[in-house]
Amino acid sequence: MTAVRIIPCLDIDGRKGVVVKGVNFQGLREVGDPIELAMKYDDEGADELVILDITASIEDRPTFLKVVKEVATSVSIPVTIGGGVRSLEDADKLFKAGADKVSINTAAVKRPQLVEELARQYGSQSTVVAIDAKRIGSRYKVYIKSGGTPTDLDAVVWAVKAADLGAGELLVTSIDKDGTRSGYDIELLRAISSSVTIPIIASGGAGEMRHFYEGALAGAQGLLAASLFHFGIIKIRELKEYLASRGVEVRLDYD
Ligand SMILES: O=C(O)c1ccccc1NC[C@H](O)[C@H](O)[C@H](O)COP(=O)(O)O
Repeated sequence: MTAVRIIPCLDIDGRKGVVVKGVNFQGLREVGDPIELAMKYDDEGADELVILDITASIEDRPTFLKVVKEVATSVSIPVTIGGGVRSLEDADKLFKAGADKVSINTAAVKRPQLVEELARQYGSQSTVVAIDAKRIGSRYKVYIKSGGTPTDLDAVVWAVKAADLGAGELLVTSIDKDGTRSGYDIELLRAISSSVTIPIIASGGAGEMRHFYEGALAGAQGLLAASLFHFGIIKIRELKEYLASRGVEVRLDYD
């Protein structure tokens, strides 16, 4: 079994080039400098980083690209970049800035062909489809535009389609759980991990070590968190030792 990956997420306000954090995608407040946090997490044993420009707008692009370049040259671990990627040209700028993988969300829902184009141009291993979902009754609905716009898409149906189109992995975020530290949405993760064969990254809600264990048991190969790490609630090495003690394979060979 491949080792699960512990993935801190830096949500960036593209206008100011700072890391922000909210709850349920609302009430964003500044929590730190992207380079400092990225280097700290790399030193502490993070396996990858996700950097999302959650205010993505055309005029903020240069600031965000500068952050990407600085982070990518400051850490030794893979970096997935997302937020406002609308075209192959946008993706190309991020790869040139140092992204190892590019994540697409709204643009993929609007034009699913973009997933296939990205996978063909850069390889599935560099193509991540981010899915932001809200629970509606017993189902999960896909939201786009930074969680602000509901779609008619069922999250599991969309996950299967994205995988069929060539996505190399899925970044599955529960909007309901984001920032709450009450745990991942395990039912959402199980529904998607049992429907696709590509790796999924659990996102939204991690609040204590047990939640990461539950996410791994639910079939997530990537375990992402933002609040938990930004607010210093747990250290990555302690988390990895906890998971290893419960039989979850993690990368511990770093110092
Ligand atoms: O993904 C977005 O578009 C977006 C927009 C506005 C605010 C937050 C957003 N995403 C939430 C991030 O993916 C967030 O890092 C994850 O949900 C993990 O958050 P935690 O629950 O704090 O670990």
